[in-house]
Amino acid sequence: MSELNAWRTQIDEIDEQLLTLLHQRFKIAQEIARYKQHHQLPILNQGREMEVLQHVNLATTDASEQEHLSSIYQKIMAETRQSETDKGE
Ligand SMILES: C=C(O[C@@H]1C=C(C(=O)O)C=C[C@H]1O)C(=O)O
Repeated sequence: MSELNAWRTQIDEIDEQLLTLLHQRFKIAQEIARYKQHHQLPILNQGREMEVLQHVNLATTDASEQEHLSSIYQKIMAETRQSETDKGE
């Protein structure tokens, strides 16, 4: 049980870092949203999203992990786009 608690403590610490980084990511996306609005550019940039996903794939050679990470990133980017739309309204 103490082993389990130790792993969960590690996960909590990692989540703390992930949340800080995701918060920063959203903040930067808001800057990008303002830029796009000013320059009348669309929120969605499929080419850029492909680039991000290709980079994500380089994080591991494990195919199943690549699939999970890719799903997570697709969701992050969908939420980022939504937040860009919300801020522009
Ligand atoms: C943040 C941007 O806006 C959208 C969101 C992206 C992301 O979350 O990485 C990437 C491309 C765009 O579809 C961007 O254009 O860079």
